[in-house]
Amino acid sequence: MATVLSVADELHHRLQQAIAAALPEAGDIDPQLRRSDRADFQANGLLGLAKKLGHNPRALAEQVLTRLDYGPTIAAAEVSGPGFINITLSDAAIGQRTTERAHDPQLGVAPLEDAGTTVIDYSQPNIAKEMHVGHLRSTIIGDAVVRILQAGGETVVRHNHIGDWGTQFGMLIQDLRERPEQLDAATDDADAATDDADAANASMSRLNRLYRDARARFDTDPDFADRARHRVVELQAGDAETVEAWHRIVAESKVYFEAVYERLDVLLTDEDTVGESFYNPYLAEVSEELERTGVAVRSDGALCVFFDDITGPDGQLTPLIVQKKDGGYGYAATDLAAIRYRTKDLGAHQLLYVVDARQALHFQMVFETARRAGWLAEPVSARHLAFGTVLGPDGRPFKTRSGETVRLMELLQEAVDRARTVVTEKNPHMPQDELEERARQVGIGAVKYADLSTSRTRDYIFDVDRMVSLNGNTGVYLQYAYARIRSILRKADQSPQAGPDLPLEAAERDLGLLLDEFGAALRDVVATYEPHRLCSYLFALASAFTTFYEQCPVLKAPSAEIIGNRLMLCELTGQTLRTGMNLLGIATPERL
Ligand SMILES: NC(=[NH2+])NCCC[C@H](N)C(=O)O
Repeated sequence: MATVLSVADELHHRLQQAIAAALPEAGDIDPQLRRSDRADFQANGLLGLAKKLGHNPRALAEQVLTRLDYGPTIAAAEVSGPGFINITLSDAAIGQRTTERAHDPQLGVAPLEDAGTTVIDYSQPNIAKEMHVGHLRSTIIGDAVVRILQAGGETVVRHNHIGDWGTQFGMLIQDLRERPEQLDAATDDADAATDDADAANASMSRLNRLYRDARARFDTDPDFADRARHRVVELQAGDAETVEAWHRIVAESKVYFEAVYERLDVLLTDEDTVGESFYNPYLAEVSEELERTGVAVRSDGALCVFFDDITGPDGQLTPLIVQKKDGGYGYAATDLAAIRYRTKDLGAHQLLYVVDARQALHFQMVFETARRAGWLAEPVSARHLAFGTVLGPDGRPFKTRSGETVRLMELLQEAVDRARTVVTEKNPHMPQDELEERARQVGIGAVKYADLSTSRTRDYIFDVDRMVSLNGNTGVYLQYAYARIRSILRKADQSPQAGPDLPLEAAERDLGLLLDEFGAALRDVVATYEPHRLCSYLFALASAFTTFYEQCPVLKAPSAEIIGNRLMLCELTGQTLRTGMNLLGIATPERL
């Protein structure tokens, strides 16, 4: 089925044609159409055009109006202010759109025009360490971007670039080799674990113990420190037993990561894990190529890339270090190898990195280096989707009182517990297992929505009470709106039936016009990778539905025809909310 043209797109087209007819010499002009409270839409684009051509703007607008083909869509158009055009739509045009969308499984959303392959790098926790709230943000934002791109027809390759390589593994492996029972001893905790939270916590305590003990030995026992340093060399050389111990540590961490992903209900699976270690075999080759082509040069023994326009936080020019003086490769070398792999071997046309804004400089240098090396060339693009910091109630980076990173599982559990209270208050008699399921959906949805509804680059305060509030711009508010719509539809004794020729009330027109904007809202997210734009749209839609529901009785409307038409509005609003929330990774329970 052909995609439903939104009414805004149709108006845009009609206005462009009228401008072209009135002023053939003007070329392609953007009429700059906006929603307006004086009419349905206002076109502002003629002001600039008149100025450019030295015309009187109002006269120009009048001239364009005489050429405007109203079709069945436009009910009235007039010049206003200094030279705007105000446009009111016919009820029939709005009704028609609702009908067409309701019959289109895509809800009128067009697939991406230039779909290709995107590799998206997100989540990226570090082995043998607790995930922190930054990894939570990356996971949630990345998950939403993946879902939205996939829905548009993009081929998306998910890469969980875990930190599974580096010198700290020397001490961890050495300690584990000397005391292998470290991870065994507590395997019983995992077997006894009844749910993913327990499994994650047990696994994390084992790793914490391993890490703490290894660190303590490293700091106090020089012989052990020597053995640990040697162990790093063995690991890099691929010594079988060393690699096996490394695998054990990685596997143990994955128990924890996967429990978090399971709890968060995100798309990431073990197959998406392509960690830093994956690129280890290519690092030497990548550096050699950079040095051979002159992109990188030796400076003080280290292999560096210099830039004349990239400065660090201190305002000084700063180089990218590909290989350290001691011959070791670091984080940057790995990212360069990853770019080469993703563009050359995987054929990506777009690379996305959902990473903390504090790494902006790193990505700027890495991308520029890859461009110079020819691994990143038009039309392939790379984008750092930077995000802000999660703050505690005191407005400082989120830490526990004792200054440690906050345990993610505990944070999520807290959200689920608060959600349980909220759901119980509304539904004191909900059966226990249903209550548990709802608490999970509401609590996790609340955390995700709070994150996604904040502009990506801004910092925000992690405030569980606000997140699960029924009022305001929250996930729970949307979930309730959806459940309310489903309940109306269940109670109806006739089916939704569009009445495209019915006169509409103000609240019906508003709702209809907002439903019409769904495709534009999604286009906007794909253009900016800012999921909060979809959140704002869904919140506006749920609010417009609330107004509609207050002002226009559905089941008690005056005629069967109006009931049918209002049910159709309910149906389409429900479908749009569900589709939109699912794109954000937020559950839509039928009852709450
Ligand atoms: N390709 C990348 N560098 N991805 C980001 C990795 C983030 C890193 N593991 C950290 O926790 O800070």
